Parts: sequence; C-alpha cells; structure tokens
Amino acid sequence: MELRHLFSPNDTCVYPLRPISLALLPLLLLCALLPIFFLRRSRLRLPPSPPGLPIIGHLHLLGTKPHRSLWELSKRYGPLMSLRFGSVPVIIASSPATARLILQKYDHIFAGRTRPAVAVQIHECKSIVFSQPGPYLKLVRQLCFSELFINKRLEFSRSFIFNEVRHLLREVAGSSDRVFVREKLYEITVSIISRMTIGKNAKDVVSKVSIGASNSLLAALLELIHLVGVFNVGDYIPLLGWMDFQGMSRRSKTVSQKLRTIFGEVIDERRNERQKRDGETADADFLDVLLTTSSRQTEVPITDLHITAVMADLFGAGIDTSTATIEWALAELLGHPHILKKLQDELSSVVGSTRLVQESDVENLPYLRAVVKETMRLHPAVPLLLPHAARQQCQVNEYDIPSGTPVYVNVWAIGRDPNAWENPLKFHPERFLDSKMDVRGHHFELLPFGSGRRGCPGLALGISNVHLMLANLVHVFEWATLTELDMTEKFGVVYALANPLVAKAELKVPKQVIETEI
Ligand code: HEM
Repeated sequence: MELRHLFSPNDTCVYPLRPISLALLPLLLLCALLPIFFLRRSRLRLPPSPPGLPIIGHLHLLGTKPHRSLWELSKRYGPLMSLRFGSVPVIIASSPATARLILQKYDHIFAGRTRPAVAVQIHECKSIVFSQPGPYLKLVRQLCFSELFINKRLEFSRSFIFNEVRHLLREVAGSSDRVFVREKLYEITVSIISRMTIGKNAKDVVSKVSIGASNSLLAALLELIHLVGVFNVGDYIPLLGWMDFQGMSRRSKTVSQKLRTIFGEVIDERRNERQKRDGETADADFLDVLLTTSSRQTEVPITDLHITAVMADLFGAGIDTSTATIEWALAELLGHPHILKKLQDELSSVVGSTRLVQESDVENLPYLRAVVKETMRLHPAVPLLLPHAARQQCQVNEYDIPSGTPVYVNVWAIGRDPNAWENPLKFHPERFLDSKMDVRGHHFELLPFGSGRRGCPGLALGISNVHLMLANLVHVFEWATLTELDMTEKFGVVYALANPLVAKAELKVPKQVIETEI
C-alpha cells in the first residue's frame, strides 16, 4: 500500500456533527431528562452564549470547520463565550487576553483534560495527552524534558536528523516531476521520532511485527490522530455513548490493539536485550529510560500500557503537526513567489550553493524564521489546542466556570485577530522581522504550541525540524505547482490542507550536495 492512500482527502468525519439519524430521535428525547443537570447550573453566571437548541445545544452551529464557526460566533458573543455541546457546557477563548487567562493566570485550574471515549478506549487515558494532572503526568512530562528534548539529546540527534533530511531531499529529487509532499514528510518525521524514542528506524520496527503492511505503524498512528479529532456525539450526549453509532469505540479498540501489538513487541525485544547486557548502555534511548523507570519501585507505577501510550503520544503528536506545518509553509510560498524568492536569496547568501542548510545556520536566517512564524500564525497545526478542562469551579473575569468544563482556546482565530495583527489575513513574514515575538508560549497572540502546564513538550524538536526541513526543501529545489494551488483546509485535531500538496521540484544545487553522507 502506498503511503498516500493512508490519508485520502475523502476521509471526512472530523469534529463536525453529521446529520443525526431520525431513528435516534426517541433516544435523543430521553436525554431531555437531563434538565435537572442544567437547572443546577442555571444559577451560575456563564459567559455570553448564543441561543441553543434543546438536547443538542449548539452542536448545529459548529459546521464542518468549527475553528471558523467559533471565530464568527466570538465576533458576536465575545472572546470568552459559553456554548453547550449536547449536555456539556463548554467555554471558548478567542483572544490573546482570554487565552492568557486560561493558559497562564488560571493555568493551574485549566490544566485538566477532557476524557473522551476514544481516549478511554485507546490507552485507558494513560497517554500524556489525556492524563489528568498528578504524579504520573508530572513524571512523564519531566522525563520528556530531562531525557528526550534536552539540548544534550537534541545535539546528539543532530547528525542522524541531518542524514534523514538528506534522504528526504534525495527522495524528492527521485520523484521531482510529481512530489507528494505530505507522503515524504510523514516518512521522515516518523523516522526521526522512531530513532529518537526507540533507537531504530521505523521500518525495522514494523517489519518484525505480524500485522501486515510495512507502513502499518503509520497507518495506525494516522487512524489514532483521526479518531482523536472526530466529533463523537456520545461524548456530549451520554445516553448515546453506549450505542457507538459512529463506530468510534470499535475503531478505537482496533487501533489500540494494533499499537499494543507493535509497541508490545518492541518493548519485549528491548527487555530481552537489557536482560542479556549488564546495566545501562551509554546510548540509552527514551524507551530505555521508560523501562528503567518502570523497573524501579516508584510512587508512580509504569506498566507496558503506559509505555505504549507514551510512545503513541510522541509519534502521534510529533508527525502530523510538523508535517502539516511544513506543507502549509510550502503551499503559502508557492502562492507568494516573491516571498519564496526572498527566502531563497537569504539561503543562498548565508549558506551558498555547495552545501545543505544546517541547524547552526538557522540563527543567521531571520527571514526563514519569520516565514515559519507567519505560517504558524495563519495555520497553527492544532487550531483549538487540545481540549483543556476546569479542575474545579472557578471565576474568570466576572463569569463562573463549572468544574469539569471543557475549554477550547481558538489559537487559529487569535492568529487572525484584527486587534492583535495588522492586515491579519495577509501572508506577510516581514511583520516578524523587527519583532521579538516567538512561538514559545510567552506571547499570547501566537500560540502554535500552546502555553503553560499543558504546552507542547516537543516544541524544541518540532520547531527545529520545521526550520531544517523547510529551509532545505526551498534551498535545494525550485518549486512549481502542477495545478492551481488549492488552499482548502480540512479540520481535525491537526488542521491540514484538505488535498495534499503535489508539486514539481527541480534541483537547483549541484547533485553531490544531496548525495554526500556525513
Ligand atoms: C510543529 C510541531 C508541533 C506543533 C505545532 C505542536 C503543537 C502542540 C499543541 C498545540 C499541543 C497542545 C497544547 C495544549 O493543549 O495546550 C501539543 C501537545 C503535545 N505535543 Fe506537540 N506540537 C509539535 C510537535 C511535537 C513533537 C515533535 C512532539 C513529540 C515528539 C510533541 C508532543 C506533544 C505532546 C506529548 C503533547 C501533549 C502535552 C500534554 O497534554 O501535556 N509535539 N503540541
């Protein structure tokens, strides 16, 4: 199976509510018994809200592009808005100021996560992404920062990442008449994360397992990412949850089984290797770190299911976000040839044409960094962040937020807020040239990685990969579109081009530049 068939643009089902079958109406009516719940809440002063419908609340207002619909609603109901998804009240923050309240001032309260059925089915909520704050989350996030995304480890990974980039460039050169950009990017991002976490190339991992095609790991991960982004009516209308009429539980169980098989074999194999050798090796990878932690009697037990969940997190959270960002950047550059030319001129003058761009060049490439920030402003990979949840009842501004309320921060809308940005809809990297604004979560106008306790732990790796891959793709090739550029977007937990970018890439540096290994 070719990779591109794994992400067919016709794969629709994302957040939006699909028409609910009439056959379900009697059951929906049963949900009307829930008003007791609302009566209790009606004494609270919630943020402004549009009129809702019985039972489904505001679900019908979401449409197929919830980030856009919520943006439009926020223009009328304000930057802190309250909606009801089925029986669940939710809060939407849509301005830099309200994002700051949620992610900084009240971060300790909003650091909770929702508990969607998919997350329960897939890894019993043992993933980082869906864990509630507590000793386990603290431990795994700490391990990520101290063992995986620490500078020393990233430095150590530089040379193989660089060789992976060279491999990507050769692959592009090999299919230059028709480059399926997303497919190539998935391959390299999976490879990088695989090498960093389990010390192996992903192809070696899956070739040993018994579940079929060699890209079954990628297929399972893409299915996982897809399911997390699907709107599951059962999460919001609890009486419908048990029916699983969208097949979410069934599909989640299948993907969970696949991931447990793949990572289970990797874990067993590593455990055997560790038993044979005496003590830790100097080149211990993240899997070793997790296994060592699991073998210690700590306050937080780490089982194989925890390890599988963390591995799936790192792969799942890392591949699609970086891929989508680079694909958006290339598409914007193709749509703005003068910006592409300016970027290529910067690369030629700083790097020359006899070598590839290296990580150490990035600090001398301000226009490249501006192009990446501008891409992340207009096309943040996770447009609503992952849903946060209030851990206790609290007051934000003068409004009450009930305990457990899911909170979405619409960073996509914030990137287009006319009060924060001049000409917000224009792709204009120059806006960042004289600005100190970065993407690290201190500037609430620009939050592609979130901020605070639940901010992205993979930021350092993510941003460095995006810079390195985009810079080299643009430095090494002259790009041209094959058909009219299609910037249509597709909403999901990761927001990407609806139709993967296919373009022509003509080598513009001497061939040996992409051929020499280091
Ligand atoms: C361009 C690349 C990336 C972008 C734009 C990005 C963005 C994000 C965002 C917006 C969140 C949610 C923050 C929130 O809910 O407040 C997140 C969470 C997360 N990201 Fe990333 N990410 C990227 C790369 C990576 C990489 C490379 C990894 C790991 C290999 C990673 C691992 C994670 C994990 C584990 C979480 C969950 C954190 C938690 O719930 O506590 N990300 N990321």
